[in-house]
Amino acid sequence: MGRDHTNIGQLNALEIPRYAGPATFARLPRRDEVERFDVAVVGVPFDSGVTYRPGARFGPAAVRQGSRLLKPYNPAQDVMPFAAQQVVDAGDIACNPFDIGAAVVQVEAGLRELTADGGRAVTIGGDHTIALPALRAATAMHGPVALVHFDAHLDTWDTYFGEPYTHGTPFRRAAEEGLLMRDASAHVGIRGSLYDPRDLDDDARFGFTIVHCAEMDVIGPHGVAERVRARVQDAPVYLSIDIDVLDPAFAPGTGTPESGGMSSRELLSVLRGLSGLNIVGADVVEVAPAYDHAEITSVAAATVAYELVSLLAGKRP
Ligand SMILES: N=C(N)NCCCC(=O)O
Ligand SMILES: [Zn+2]
Ligand SMILES: [Zn+2]
Repeated sequence: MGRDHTNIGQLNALEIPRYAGPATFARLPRRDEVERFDVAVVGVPFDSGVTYRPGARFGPAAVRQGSRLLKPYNPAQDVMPFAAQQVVDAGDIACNPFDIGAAVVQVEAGLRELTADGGRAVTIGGDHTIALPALRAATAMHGPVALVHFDAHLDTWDTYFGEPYTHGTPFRRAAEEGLLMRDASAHVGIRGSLYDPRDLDDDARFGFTIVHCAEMDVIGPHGVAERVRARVQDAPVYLSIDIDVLDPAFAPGTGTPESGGMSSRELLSVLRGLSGLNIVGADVVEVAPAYDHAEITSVAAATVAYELVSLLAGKRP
């Protein structure tokens, strides 16, 4: 993991204050500034698949802004995520806002190119539509994966207004396409109203298990992490985190808010409980900064991305 090299980390915040300097994720180098990388944080500014409030196309820029305070050492995971591995900001994957099918193809191609040499991507959305091309790219490299999906919503609808590619449908497409290992995937944080009880039956048929948000009250974050670990075991894992898994109090800046969600502390605690899993890719999606206040949502999303990069680094070398 790049340990033969001296990895280039963040700008020194004692020389260039954190509100100054480039707008890369965590003030890390751009992809073109280093020879090679282990982990790329990459934006996908796309929100043409949303069913309610638009605006997640501005998510990548907001999450980069919300990442300026992140420091080199993550005590919660006892890891120096930017020293243990070369992490870069790979910019944004440009995609067509007027043709969802074309955008899905562009995102998959962009992520395949980015990860072709074995680097892993942490993708910043964008709406949840983009998890489908991200899963296609990850499985092209690693084969079918165990999906661990944090969200208020199942996102396993069939179509919406006749459209198969939306932010409510990526995981039904992924299951249909054989991208997911059978009986290894889980939704975490599910809550809120549904159109029909059959939505849950369909979802179970696709091989998901559900850790409902209300279970957090009973088993707590450590219990939730245990359930996820027992489900995925040593499978290659793709982590998809819809920021609306958080309660609107902790993530107001999102397109389809649902009351009664996790606190940011609970989500971070669950994620930290997933160390040691074989994570092959991840995303953080659905940050829509127009509805945010004081960067509440973008700071939470940036911290989630930091924990993901830390999970990819493993223990301190
Ligand atoms: N936020 C995501 N990914 N999906 C929301 C779909 C549910 C709805 O429109 O009510
Ligand atoms: Zn959602
Ligand atoms: Zn979602």
